[in-house]
Amino acid sequence: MSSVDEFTLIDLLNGGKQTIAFQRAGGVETGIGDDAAVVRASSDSRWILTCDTMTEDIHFKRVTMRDADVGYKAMASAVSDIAAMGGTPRYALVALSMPKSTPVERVRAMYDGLYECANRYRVVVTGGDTTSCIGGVTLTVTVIGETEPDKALLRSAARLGDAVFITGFTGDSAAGLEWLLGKNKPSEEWDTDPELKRYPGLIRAHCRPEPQIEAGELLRRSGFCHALNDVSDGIASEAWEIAVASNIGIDLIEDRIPVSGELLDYASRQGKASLDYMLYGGEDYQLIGTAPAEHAVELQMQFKEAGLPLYLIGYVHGKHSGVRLVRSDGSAVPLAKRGYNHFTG
Ligand SMILES: Nc1ncnc2c1ncn2[C@@H]1O[C@H](COP(=O)(O)OP(=O)(O)OP(=O)(O)O)[C@@H](O)[C@H]1O
Ligand SMILES: Cc1ncc(C[n+]2csc(CCOP(=O)(O)O)c2C)c(N)n1
Ligand SMILES: [Mg+2]
Ligand SMILES: [Mg+2]
Ligand SMILES: [Mg+2]
Repeated sequence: MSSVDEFTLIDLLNGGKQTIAFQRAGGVETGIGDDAAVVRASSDSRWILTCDTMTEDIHFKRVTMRDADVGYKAMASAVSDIAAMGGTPRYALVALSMPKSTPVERVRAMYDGLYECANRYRVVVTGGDTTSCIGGVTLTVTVIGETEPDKALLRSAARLGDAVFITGFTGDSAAGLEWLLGKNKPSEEWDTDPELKRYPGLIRAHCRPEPQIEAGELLRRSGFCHALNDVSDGIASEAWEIAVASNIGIDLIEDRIPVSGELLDYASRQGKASLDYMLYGGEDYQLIGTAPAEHAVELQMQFKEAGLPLYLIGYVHGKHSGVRLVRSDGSAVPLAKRGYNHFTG
């Protein structure tokens, strides 16, 4: 596996001859390659299908998340892919694998968190599967959402002349993770550790991310949004996905990318650049997308009226040339397609 990165592996597994004829028929309007698939439900409705997995020691440890956070975030990260299509989440299936020795209280706490998130985003859990396993806990959440025909917001829809937007702060989750790993305190002891309370926003961003369903629905209804993606692997990686899928280039303007006060404080104390957490950290679950520049301010007004932020952070230009970062001095530097990748570190 060491010679194949995560995205190459997905292409490899799904590009074979046997996939072509049958798999691409049957009412599938958007197949593998976007945040979620879009399939025909009826003449006036489309289902949006997605699943995401959280695995112990890869996505969480006992020192980075409480059990209830694990359940909450497993649901939230899957719901986020529905937001990334501009859809409305409806149903979920939950697959749970855990060692035989797992205390029932631990599972109970995970499910409390999972249902807290499901209730908040109005998702009905309709089933799932449970197995034992060797090793840590794994939770896989499949979410089914809904949208109208031709309304799904795809990564491939960015156009020359679009502005690039983001719905909120990024980098906080990665900084929260680093802070918690550095402290290495069992999550049961967090409440009694006064030092851990220094960055509540960073911890919340990591443990209780907020999938941007309301923002995604607003983007869909506005009719202005072209491309959309959620930020699971860092802004750089997600902007690259839009650039490649849409065959365009993206310039991100460094000074326009919003940064939280806690991240600024944390990064400066670590002697690190906050931008590194924002561009390459991941697990933020904000939405990054594009809309025609002439409608961008109107879109921002609609967000303001709804009480939601929307930041304009760049623009789409010419032919495909990847993603660049425009620095304060006006220079543009190419951004590597770096971010979280399961098989390359
Ligand atoms: N094992 C697999 N078999 C078939 N399709 C897959 C598999 N893994 C991923 N995919 C598909 O590949 C595409 C990209 O998946 P990926 O997981 O990178 O997207 P994402 O869920 O938006 O990102 P993240 O998992 O980082 O949140 C999606 O359309 C997904 O359904
Ligand atoms: C203990 C621990 N170590 C590292 C990380 C960081 N991490 C794991 S998966 C991922 C990307 C999103 O996942 P996916 O692509 O599977 O949706 C990131 C940034 C973590 N959360 N916990
Ligand atoms: Mg996604
Ligand atoms: Mg995924
Ligand atoms: Mg990923």
